[in-house]
Amino acid sequence: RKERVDLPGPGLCIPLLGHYKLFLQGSDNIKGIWNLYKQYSKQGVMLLNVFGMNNVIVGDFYVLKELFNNPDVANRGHVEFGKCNFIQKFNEDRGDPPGPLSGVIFSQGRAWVEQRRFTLKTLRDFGFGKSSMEETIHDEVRQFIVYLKNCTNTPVDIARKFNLPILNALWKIMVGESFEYTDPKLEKLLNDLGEFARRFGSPSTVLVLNYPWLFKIFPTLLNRNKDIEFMREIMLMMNKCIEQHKLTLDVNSPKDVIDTVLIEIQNTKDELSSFYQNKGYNNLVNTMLELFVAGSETTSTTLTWAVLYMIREPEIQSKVQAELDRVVGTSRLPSLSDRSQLPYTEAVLMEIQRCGNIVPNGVHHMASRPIQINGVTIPANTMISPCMSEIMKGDYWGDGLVFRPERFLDESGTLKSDERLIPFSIGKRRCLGETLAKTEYFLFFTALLQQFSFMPEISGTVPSETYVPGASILPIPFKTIVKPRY
Ligand code: HEM
Repeated sequence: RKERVDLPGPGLCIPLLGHYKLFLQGSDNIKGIWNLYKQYSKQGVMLLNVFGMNNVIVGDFYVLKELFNNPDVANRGHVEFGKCNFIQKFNEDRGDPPGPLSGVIFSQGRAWVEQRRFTLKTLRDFGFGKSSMEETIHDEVRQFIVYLKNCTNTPVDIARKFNLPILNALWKIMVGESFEYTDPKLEKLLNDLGEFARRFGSPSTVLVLNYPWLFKIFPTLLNRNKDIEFMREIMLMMNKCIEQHKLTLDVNSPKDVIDTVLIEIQNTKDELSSFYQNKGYNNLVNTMLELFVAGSETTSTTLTWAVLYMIREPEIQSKVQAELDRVVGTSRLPSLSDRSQLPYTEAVLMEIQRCGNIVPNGVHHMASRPIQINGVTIPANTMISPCMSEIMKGDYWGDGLVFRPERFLDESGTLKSDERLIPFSIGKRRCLGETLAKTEYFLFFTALLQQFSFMPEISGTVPSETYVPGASILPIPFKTIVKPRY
């Protein structure tokens, strides 16, 4: 029996469906949840029932900070394995054997701590946050500039162009190789990846995952069969990669992240460890799938919003270009060491992440025991999700819906940060790829504005901020004219 949760919220809901009718306003669950939050929240929280699951929506920055830094709010599913259909179903869909959840994003407890720590350390050893990472990304930036220079005669659908160079940088570190730009199979894979990322986390996916029996009766409902097919396709690709690495593994000289994990699996004798034998392989393949999905779609979506805002705000685009011309010039690509001299550009990058707000409902956490916060009690095993729209665009900002980079600059033009800008979330489970994402975002954005101007497809009409709702939000398709600057 579900525990009664006494928190402010819209009150009575429909059995099984919860408050879906309220938050699915015009099929946009993001605006829907934000509007409900504005109407019903108290003390920074609101209780929403999402297709039978209680979800505490947090829109107050300090409440979220306290909750997400609490080690008892680091779970993704029920404390007792097998009691949370929602998360359990992911494992099943990926074709994993029943058991605790694998990988980083959905694991919890000891497995999560081990996998997250090891993944972060290994990615760092192979270049994350080091100058070699900048070189790897610069190689991709150069290739991408050449590619875009061939697209200057016709309007370009830029959203679909960023995934590949972004993915390639990560792939070099993980797998030791990169993809060919012209591989047609890859283009399909990347398109599927985008679709998958958007469908994942949408109310329809939650519905299917929370009521698996529905999916058994209607296997093609809401395209769930396509998601499963896609996940298994990627798992197969990852498994092939791992098998090849096993054949060439030199334990004294690991070449990439996969080699390093294979060595850890070989050396692990503790049966309870998440690196032990088959558990280790299962975690490896799931972590790779997750990095593949989380690592390409998010950063390329952010860059798509960046181009959209530059088309909408030509004066701001020109000011960034002027700063780049003055500090970097045209004889070399912008580099990380230029950052401190590019305050206006940095403020624009921050404002794009604030307004783009690409993961608007974050990724849910779950309380592993009852949590007292701000005079209210959140029962154990309740989902907790941020309302990023309220935190990054709500009342605190005054004109939060306006694109105004100056909010991140003081009177003297010096950059000033704001703790409420949290596109990578906050606390114990904050984004594992933040360093890579920020580096890619800066190097791609600055190089693109150094080399090109982005203009509307039809003079006088700018692309709209309307998005396709999902776990991460991409603007509705738009095209841009890419004009080389010199
Ligand atoms: C602009 C780009 C990105 C944004 C906006 C972003 C945002 C996020 C957010 C909001 C979370 C949820 C944190 C939480 O549970 O509270 C997250 C988690 C995660 N991200 Fe990212 N991310 C980005 C890029 C990346 C990249 C490049 C990678 C991998 C290389 C990555 C890997 C992950 C992983 C593995 C997690 C799960 C962490 C955990 O559960 O411990 N992300 N990200």
